Amino acid sequence: METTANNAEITDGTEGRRQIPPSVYTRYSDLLSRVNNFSIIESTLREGEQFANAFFDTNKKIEIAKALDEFGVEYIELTSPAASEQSRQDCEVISKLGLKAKILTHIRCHMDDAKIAVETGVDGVDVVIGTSSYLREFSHGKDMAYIAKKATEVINFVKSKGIEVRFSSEDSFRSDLVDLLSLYREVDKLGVNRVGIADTVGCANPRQVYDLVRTLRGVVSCDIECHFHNDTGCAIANAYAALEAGATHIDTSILGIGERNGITPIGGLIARMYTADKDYIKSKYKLHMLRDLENLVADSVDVQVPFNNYITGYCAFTHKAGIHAKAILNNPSTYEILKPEDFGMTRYVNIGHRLTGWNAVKNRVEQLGLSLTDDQVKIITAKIKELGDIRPQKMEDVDNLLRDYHSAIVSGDESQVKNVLSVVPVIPS
Ligand SMILES: CC(=O)SCCNC(=O)CCNC(=O)[C@H](O)C(C)(C)COP(=O)(O)OP(=O)(O)OC[C@H]1O[C@@H](n2cnc3c(N)ncnc32)[C@H](O)[C@@H]1OP(=O)(O)O
Ligand SMILES: O=C(O)CCC(=O)C(=O)O
Ligand SMILES: [Zn+2]
Repeated sequence: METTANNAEITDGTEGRRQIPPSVYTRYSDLLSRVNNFSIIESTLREGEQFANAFFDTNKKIEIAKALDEFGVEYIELTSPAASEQSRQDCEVISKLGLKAKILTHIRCHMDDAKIAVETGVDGVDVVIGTSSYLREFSHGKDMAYIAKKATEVINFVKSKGIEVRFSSEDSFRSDLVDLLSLYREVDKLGVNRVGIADTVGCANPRQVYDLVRTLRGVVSCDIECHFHNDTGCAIANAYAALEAGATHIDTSILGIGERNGITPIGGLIARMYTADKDYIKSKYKLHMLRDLENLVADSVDVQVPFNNYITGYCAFTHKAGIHAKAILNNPSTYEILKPEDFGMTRYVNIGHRLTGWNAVKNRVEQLGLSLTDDQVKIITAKIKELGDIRPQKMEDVDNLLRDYHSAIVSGDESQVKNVLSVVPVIPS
């Protein structure tokens, strides 16, 4: 059974649908929730550049920006033009590409940075400054009064250029709540497009995120962007909790690359949001492009796509255990919440091992165009298990065994059947 958040129905994975009582879906139908109405601020070319291995030359940045644009992200965030001369020129070049996605650059809360940023032709500027006592004491050394004053100056300046401006507090979850809300209220009054919450050290959990975003939603009228680091594995869940609480924009990067172990990965966020509202996600993003996007970035930063990556990991749609395989073959929704075909991926049922079952083997027998009775399939399944007790079997070897067994049965020669079944497992030395 599968629950869809937007229409509050339960589907059985086939055509049949029935209504469920309102009490079950009250949380999802919360009017402030933006689970099915949000934008991605894709930061592979900003946060992602902070990943240990990352170096994107101009051509690579252009290639990544175009691919992200085609995929359908709403915003692309670029490294600060204050970082280096090439970074500044890259902001200019990418702003001139004429992409559908809006181009943002990310700067410190400082007039020098703001002046350079607005000259690059970007559609908007993301301004950030640390508000936790750690960062106020050990990073920039400024107090809240200074931050509010400088933020006002920078925001008014960016706004005067007629482009978008977002103001974000770095390390929001270790900042004083009253300080934070007062600051956000002030910048909201100045007319920022968005305020941002950042879990810079990855310390927040979904419940804390929900509470902070929901509180902030009651304080500001502008959009709310959220940025989650993944140090403790909560980056996707936190993004989801933020959207449930009314956040409107989520920062992502391809494969989650970023400072330390990175931020919310775009693929993982897509998997989560597809599960909440498949039609919405399919209408917004070209999901078949996800694998190519990830491979492009993996190659550029010299890493492998993880084996268990969301959606595109090599085993993301591989089914192994007999109980799973039987049900999957009857109806994929039994053990799959994501449809591989929606992402250009393929389902695979692995039978060459001791956890297999006769239903999965029967399916393979049929795929090979062989004809065996259920009892015969059970006998050959026992043989596969015997071989699988020694080591996993390659699909090719299992297929050969099935063909040999089938030929022996068809020949009607009992000794041939015995021969096939007495194949001795080779014990690895
Ligand atoms: C959490 C995040 O990921 S935020 C984004 C991080 N991104 C970057 O750092 C972009 C790449 N950075 C750079 O190229 C450089 O750090 C620069 C160009 C921004 C600054 O370089 P430098 O002037 O050499 O300073 P340095 O990096 O040593 O220190 C940072 C300076 O910014 C100040 N600062 C730090 N954060 C902020 C902020 N949010 N707003 C304003 N000032 C800040 C610090 O106090 C320090 O100032 P100081 O020169 O008076 O000591
Ligand atoms: O600008 C932001 O909101 C986030 C900055 C950042 O990368 C972080 O705080 O981790
Ligand atoms: Zn970050």
